[in-house]
Amino acid sequence: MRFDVLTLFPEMFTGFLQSSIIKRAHEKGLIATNLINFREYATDKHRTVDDTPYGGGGGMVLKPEPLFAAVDDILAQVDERPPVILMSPQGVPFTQAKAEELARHSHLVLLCGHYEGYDERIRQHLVTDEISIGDYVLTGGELPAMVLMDSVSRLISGVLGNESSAVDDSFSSGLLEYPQYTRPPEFRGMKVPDVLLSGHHARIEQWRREQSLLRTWQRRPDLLRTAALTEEDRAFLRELERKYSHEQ
Ligand SMILES: C[S@@+](CC[C@H](N)C(=O)[O-])C[C@H]1O[C@@H](n2cnc3c(N)ncnc32)[C@H](O)[C@@H]1O
Repeated sequence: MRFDVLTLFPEMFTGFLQSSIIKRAHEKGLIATNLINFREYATDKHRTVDDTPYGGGGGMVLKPEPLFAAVDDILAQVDERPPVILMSPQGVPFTQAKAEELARHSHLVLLCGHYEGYDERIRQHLVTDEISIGDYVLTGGELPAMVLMDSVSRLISGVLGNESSAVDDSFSSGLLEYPQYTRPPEFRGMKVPDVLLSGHHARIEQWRREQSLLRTWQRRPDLLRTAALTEEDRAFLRELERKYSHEQ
């Protein structure tokens, strides 16, 4: 996967790119990241990238010329046009499904805004996607870009040491993940559920599935509307509903 990140603050990515799994993925050649400061594409003496909004109002707006020029430069290097993604609180909400869709590409271009926003022509004529990481407003698109890069990268084959860990993650199956435990079996009187120490794989699988369903039902019942559920899952959920309504 190649990420081209257009940002005015490339230094914000240092810790992210030089730590842990993302660092190793770069070392293994599974990911390549180009940080492009689009200020370098501004042509005036002061390398201006923003200006006051037409019509008045507070804040500065990113000008179209440097961003169009930077993206043109990237597109001139490649045969296949990659998605050009604008990080924006007005975009479609980022989800695991979107991360999976983006991970199928080999090249993504990410545009990080700053200040008040973008000239609308960037939104209308330069980008293919507009993505929000949540219903809140940040000072810039750098953290959202890192969120996207991190979640997409861990879906690329070989990035995680243990492939199955991404498969079991929350949202991958449409449900939240089951509770996890590790040694010791008892800590300050708090015990690990017996089933996990039983070595009985089928019972462990069933316990995990039920815990996943229970946790999703308790915390994110909205996910149950679209999750792929078996007849057994549905019976388990009906039983939860019955018990719950009994307690009311
Ligand atoms: C202060 S925000 C601009 C918000 C803009 N005035 C608006 O109301 O839509 C500056 C930049 O941060 C990024 N940003 C802020 N919140 C974001 C979010 N929730 N998801 C993705 N990007 C975000 C975008 O790149 C945005 O252009």
